[in-house]
Amino acid sequence: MTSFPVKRPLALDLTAAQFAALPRGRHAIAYRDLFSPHADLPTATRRWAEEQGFDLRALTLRSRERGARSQKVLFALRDGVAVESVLIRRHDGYTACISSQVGCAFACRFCASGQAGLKRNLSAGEIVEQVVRLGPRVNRIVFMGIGEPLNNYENVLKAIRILRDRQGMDFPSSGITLSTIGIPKGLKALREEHLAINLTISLHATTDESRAALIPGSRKHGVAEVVARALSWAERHNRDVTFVYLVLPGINDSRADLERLVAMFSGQRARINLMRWNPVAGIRLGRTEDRVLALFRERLVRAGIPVVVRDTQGRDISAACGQLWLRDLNGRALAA
Ligand SMILES: C[S@@+](CC[C@H](N)C(=O)[O-])C[C@H]1O[C@@H](n2cnc3c(N)ncnc32)[C@H](O)[C@@H]1O
Ligand code: SF4
Repeated sequence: MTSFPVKRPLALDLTAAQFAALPRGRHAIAYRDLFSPHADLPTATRRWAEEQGFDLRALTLRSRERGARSQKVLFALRDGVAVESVLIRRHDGYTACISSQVGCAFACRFCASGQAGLKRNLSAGEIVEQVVRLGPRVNRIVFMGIGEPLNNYENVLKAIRILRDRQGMDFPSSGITLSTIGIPKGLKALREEHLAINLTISLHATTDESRAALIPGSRKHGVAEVVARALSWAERHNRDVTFVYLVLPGINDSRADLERLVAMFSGQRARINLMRWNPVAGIRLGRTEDRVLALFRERLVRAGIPVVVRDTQGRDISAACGQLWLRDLNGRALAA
């Protein structure tokens, strides 16, 4: 039987205010010391953690797979499951693609991450730690790993606040992108936050019927409501919102779908990312034809809607969008 370490509170779950409220003790350290690169955590920080009864880290690196421009990292959690995160090299820095939950409740037909359902939420500290562990060169963060960030609203928002705190990592909000299927209640709350992050909505359908078939967990959320809530966020924050549309042959790639997209987004604060499906073991979906992508792109351009055809990095090591699995400690993918 595997035994797991007794869990103590995680220091990375502390906001700067919570940290400041702790008794000073003999080993006083600065808030930013909590975020030191993992390999050389200073002795003073380790002594502080002992004295205060905190764990400095909750993730154990189980494996690292290197591809042409990305690395996929498997992190074991303290309760026997493991989540994947991805580090992607760009020409001007590195992007950390991080997970927000242990599994996902939404069971999207095209995605690996929801195949085993939702086990639990990640804590704010576990989210922050993925960024810390992916290294100091990270200058962009995308919530595009495992899980639905708005289904773990409190912890995700707390993690963003910790990452941004000037006294800690001081990560710029403009470098943070939250990707969501668009839970209306979460979008309503996000609209009221004073946070200049980027928002991406995984739309993938233009009718309630086809969206419910693709994203069974979002059956209750109508397309019109999701789009309206996202555009209201854009209006309030005076920035564009990106809608991602995975073009799936025979499912959402008809002329009528295209015209509905045009009607929905003409003249709005919206951009569209057209995407190809990244293959996932055990899921049978057709290959998106370049011809169809080009047709969608041209029509949207003609309608004056900003559009790009996006390919996600990391396919060579199965680390692209939707290819991350919840795993056991030996790296075996978990499915329902
Ligand atoms: C894995 S999700 C995580 C964030 C959030 N749950 C969401 O759905 O936006 C990140 C992005 O990957 C997309 N995605 C999922 N499976 C995919 C696949 N097999 N190929 C391409 N994109 C995929 C999602 O639609 C979403 O835009
Ligand atoms: S695409 Fe996003 S919401 Fe859907 S199963 Fe994957 S992680 Fe969950």
